[in-house]
Amino acid sequence: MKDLKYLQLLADQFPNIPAVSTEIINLKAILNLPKSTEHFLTDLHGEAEAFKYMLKTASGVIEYKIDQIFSDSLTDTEKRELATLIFYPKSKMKELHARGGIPPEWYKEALDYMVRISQEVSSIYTRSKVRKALPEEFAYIIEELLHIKKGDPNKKDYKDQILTTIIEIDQAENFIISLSELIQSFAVDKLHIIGDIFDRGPAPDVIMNVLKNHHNVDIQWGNHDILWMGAALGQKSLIATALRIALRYGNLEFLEEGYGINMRPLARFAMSNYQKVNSEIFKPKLIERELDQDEINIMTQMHKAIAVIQFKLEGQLIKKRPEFKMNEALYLEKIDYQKGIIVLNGKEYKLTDSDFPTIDPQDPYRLSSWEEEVIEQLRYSFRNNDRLKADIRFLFNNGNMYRKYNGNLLFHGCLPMNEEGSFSAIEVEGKKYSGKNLMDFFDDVIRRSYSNPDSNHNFKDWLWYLWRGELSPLFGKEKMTTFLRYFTEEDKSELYLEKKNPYYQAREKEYICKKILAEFGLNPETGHIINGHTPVAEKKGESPIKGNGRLLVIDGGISAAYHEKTGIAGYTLTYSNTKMRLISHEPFISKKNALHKDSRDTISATDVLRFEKPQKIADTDIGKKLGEDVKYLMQLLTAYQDGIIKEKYPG
Ligand SMILES: O=P(O)(O)OC[C@H]1O[C@](O)(COP(=O)(O)O)[C@@H](O)[C@@H]1O
Ligand SMILES: [Mn+2]
Repeated sequence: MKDLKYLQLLADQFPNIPAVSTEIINLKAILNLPKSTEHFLTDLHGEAEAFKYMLKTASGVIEYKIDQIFSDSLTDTEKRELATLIFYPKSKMKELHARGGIPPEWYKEALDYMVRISQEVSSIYTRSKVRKALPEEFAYIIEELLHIKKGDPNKKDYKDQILTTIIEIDQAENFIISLSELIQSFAVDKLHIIGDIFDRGPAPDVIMNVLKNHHNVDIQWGNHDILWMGAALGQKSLIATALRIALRYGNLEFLEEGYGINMRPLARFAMSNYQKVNSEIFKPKLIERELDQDEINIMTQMHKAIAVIQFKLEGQLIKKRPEFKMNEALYLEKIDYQKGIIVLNGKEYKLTDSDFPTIDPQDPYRLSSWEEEVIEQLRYSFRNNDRLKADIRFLFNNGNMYRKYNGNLLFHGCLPMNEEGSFSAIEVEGKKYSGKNLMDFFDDVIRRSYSNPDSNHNFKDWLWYLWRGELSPLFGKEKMTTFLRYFTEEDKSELYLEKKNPYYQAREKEYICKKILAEFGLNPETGHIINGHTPVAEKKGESPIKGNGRLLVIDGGISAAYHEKTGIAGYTLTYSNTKMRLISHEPFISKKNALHKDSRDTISATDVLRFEKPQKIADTDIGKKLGEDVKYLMQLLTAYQDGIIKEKYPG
């Protein structure tokens, strides 16, 4: 028997017939449990509060459960109250105290409702999985409560007494908090983040903390994540870019307080070199916070200083890596510094700001010695910083360029294509990569950049390419026109155009989506592609559902900076045992607002897919693996029965 060796290894774990039988029975039972719910979010862009809210509410899954369980017994307002108690238990109870205190009956009712919801959301998991998820301090009692059947007359007094005692010994609030957390984590089993955690918004560090503590998350890297991963590894152009974006949106707090990055060297340099700045161009876009004028002035100067450093470093890199084919972005050598113009394709354009005190026109990409010092200090800050290191390690360990999960294909941006619908190829050291191979090539380079950051191969440079290169699946545009958007005038906006990869047209067609699914070895008739990256302008009538339902774009722009463009505040997707549902969200205003709303979130939901027969674990990727395990365990059982392998009993 070819597999005998494997069976003998397996026998160490299941040494006799009772042991192997128990495992077979257990696994076969698990295969028949309902598939648990997956939750897909994307393009979080530092918007920690909105993100946390989507996570807490499981994009409507919890309110939906409340509706199901209490359909007729609670009013809509009571249902919303219960929902907010689950989302924000501490704040809600604090408020009730402030409004005159909480009577014991309130606790009893709240506990009773929450136990019922907990029973419902945990019912699809095995006892052992539920047990492992329970908070240690109350595990035994909660487990008892979860297993009392509704209306069981024999247990009524027993349950009553447990709840009463919890209240009497002053533990009701702790129980409510524990049950809320339990409901939130059971409502969704698997979280997928389709990229772009960083940039534009104020608190990516807070989002990272939440993700690091989540029970089951995977990440498909976005261009803004790669930017930060490269910066944390010390890639200088990416460091400059990360800081430029933070300054553009006026977010220094998370850098300094969250990540402990010392911005003083840049501030000192900027104040002494950039007295004359076109502040219309470089003043921070203040999205969330009020800043005082002095702060704004310093940020404006720092913003320009780091932008110039970025363009110099990028120029050096483009020259060093001709294979990136990025010459078009060599702007600094096209400037006439005397006249204050730039010459592009034979045409002259006036610069919006022509003060370049640190540029030597003869050698425009060379950093001045002070700039050199600043970027080295920043690099030191980025590389020697435990908090950032831990976050980036998490991104490398839990992220991918793409992921295949339960028949679907998840990636942030695009699969680069040519106009005629074939996959584009990138040539590296004589080898060509396209389609799935192109994704795998980049995935490999990214991992090498992390495991070997100081290698002579400079894998890190590829992270910069992934941020803004033409064939980057994370970027998906012909070029990035940042320099031109800063330095040329608005009426020349044809210069600002960032032409999207042909993929974005092609994905409207079903046969292209099917071709991509097949390229990745997925079933084109049943699989879906799930993308983020490009905000869907619902306002203009754009639909997030493409390719006759084969592809979903769920970037509706949680990012406050993009609300105006999209007209909504983001899409999320949930995929349960009965349906795949696309939810469009109203703008998240604040936690305070969410706490006081007495109506439910007005989200519109579209069912993208409904299963005639509810899906079971057997239908999922994990189920398929378990099915394989069962096959081997059955062989082991036969081997014991036939005496091919000897059973062992302890003692
Ligand atoms: O609106 P901003 O912050 O200036 O950023 C614009 C830049 O962001 C990009 O859209 C990339 O970011 P996204 O991945 O969020 O789209 C670039 O193509 C563009 O140059
Ligand atoms: Mn993106």
